[in-house]
Amino acid sequence: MSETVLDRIKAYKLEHVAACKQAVPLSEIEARARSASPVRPFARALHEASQQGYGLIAEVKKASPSKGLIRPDFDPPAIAAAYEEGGATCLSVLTDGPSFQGADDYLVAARGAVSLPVLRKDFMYDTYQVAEARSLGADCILIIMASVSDAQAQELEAAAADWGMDALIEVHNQEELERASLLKSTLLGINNRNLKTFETSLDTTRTLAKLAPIDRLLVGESGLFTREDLADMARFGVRCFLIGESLMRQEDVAMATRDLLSQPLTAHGGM
Ligand SMILES: O=C(O)c1ccccc1NCC(=O)[C@H](O)[C@H](O)COP(=O)(O)O
Repeated sequence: MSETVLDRIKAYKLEHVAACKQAVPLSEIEARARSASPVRPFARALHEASQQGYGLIAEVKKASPSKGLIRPDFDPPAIAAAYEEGGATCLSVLTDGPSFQGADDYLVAARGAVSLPVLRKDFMYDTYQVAEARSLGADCILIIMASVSDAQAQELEAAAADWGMDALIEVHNQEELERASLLKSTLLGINNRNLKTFETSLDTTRTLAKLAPIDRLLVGESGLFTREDLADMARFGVRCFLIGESLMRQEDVAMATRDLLSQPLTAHGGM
């Protein structure tokens, strides 16, 4: 089988983590994590927001493998502040450099500019990265089921819990959903983008939302552009969203965020 983007990312990420461990030992990263700013409740914030309206994880994303450069004038703290002003519930900050032009410093700067909980959006394989995420101030990590074994997922999830962080478990198909159901985390992301082919379809959420355990808080991820998209997802029980590109392409990010979160009126004029 030919190598996918996800395979390529995994290969360089494992090398990167090995180099980081050589440069900064785990004991030092753990010391930094212990003195990091207190954890902000990520899952709880989404749960509460989704009771009133929608929960939004707004992504600070400069570029991506599928779209190339998305936002040339990239200022993470200003974007973070605009997201908060527009009503976002949480932030997601990409820290991967080679594929997303992200950086650890972006997370630190974005989180420092707001009071929102923050997801470290990266490709996690090693508990070292979880401690590192906390040392940067992250409140939640991402676990991509397409890229880890069950044992790795459990280990990463347990490490996040040990640091008081939440974990967003991401799935793209039924097999990954069944594996994710064995984990404890309540946050279940359904990624509409196939990370191996980049094909994006909201049918992924429409199909998988019905199969998810009822105790999970579902997060629709990727390929969401309009209020109608969100209303469509809400009909399938999904009221939390992870959105990057559509907001990052807007000149007025705060206004675009506010607009996206306002629910369309029904034919009867109600919500
Ligand atoms: O976005 C990509 O091209 C991508 C490629 C390979 C692995 C992951 C990728 N994206 C991560 C994400 O899932 C998205 O950044 C996130 O869900 C937001 O998606 P969007 O609103 O479509 O920017």
